[in-house]
Amino acid sequence: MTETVLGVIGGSGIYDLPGLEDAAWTAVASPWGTPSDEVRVGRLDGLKICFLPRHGRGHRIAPSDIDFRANIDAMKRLGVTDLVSVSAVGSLKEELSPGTFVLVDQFIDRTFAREKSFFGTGCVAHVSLADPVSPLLVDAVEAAAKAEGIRHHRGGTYLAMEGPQFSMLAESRLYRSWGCDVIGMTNMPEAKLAREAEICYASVAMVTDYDSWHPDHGAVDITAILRVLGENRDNAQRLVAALARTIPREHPRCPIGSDTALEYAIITAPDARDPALLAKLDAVAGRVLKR
Ligand SMILES: CSC[C@H]1O[C@H](OP(=O)(O)O)[C@H](O)[C@@H]1O
Ligand SMILES: Nc1ncnc2[nH]cnc12
Repeated sequence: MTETVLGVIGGSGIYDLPGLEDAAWTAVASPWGTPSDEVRVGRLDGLKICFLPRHGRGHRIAPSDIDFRANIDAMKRLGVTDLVSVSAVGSLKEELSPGTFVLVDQFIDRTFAREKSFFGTGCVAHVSLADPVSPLLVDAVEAAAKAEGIRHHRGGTYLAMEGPQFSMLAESRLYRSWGCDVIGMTNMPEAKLAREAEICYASVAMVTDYDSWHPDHGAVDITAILRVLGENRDNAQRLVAALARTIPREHPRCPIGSDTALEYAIITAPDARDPALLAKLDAVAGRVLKR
């Protein structure tokens, strides 16, 4: 049996998780770089929780400068089996109004200035990503949202842009024409790396604005975003607390194989693998490399 360990990555406006018992900010060293901050490790109803503020406390780190590999590696080293990302997003659909929590199930990755894989020359791996979120974890998040009476929508495509500037009108219209639902700057490559690390991933996208396409709302306004962020924080924290109370204590086998993604993914022959890269992969790929 694998004990469930819940990881939470908090985005803009979410820099702590109140209510954790026996909690301590914990430094986690990673061979991949520097995680965004120390990880707040504690318990809620007996469940181990690891909370990491994606931009660091004080919102120091811009989206393109986040060391996503170090963040996911740190979560893996702490034993995280299930990772919930909480993020601020713009809405690309009229009906997804500010305050709505979208339980994202697809992504379009338009980022271009980030390291996107733990693997590469010396240890090549190709994981499946057709379904980037883990359905049982999304079920648990949805149940928590329902229990807390939080307005939410299950399913939606998150367009990940590089930023840090918000999108131009023509881009916003383009993404709408592609059928995207929300737009943000951080869920990629986070979700891809979680899959490579065999961590189940779900994304809660909190709508703060209508991006730039909406004729009645004009350009994105950071002041309005920050106000909505403040209003969303309480809901986000209640959602995580409810999730922590109800998520199964034994990590269930993921029906789409998120937690066994590396089973057949590494294709570099054992004698052609780079020992230095293998050493860095000790946490992320330890399950398959050690046997
Ligand atoms: C504060 S608005 C723009 C900023 O907010 C989102 O961050 P996160 O996804 O970490 O909540 C968005 O992606 C931008 O980084
Ligand atoms: N409109 C928007 N575009 C990108 N990231 C966002 N985060 C919050 N609102 C956003």
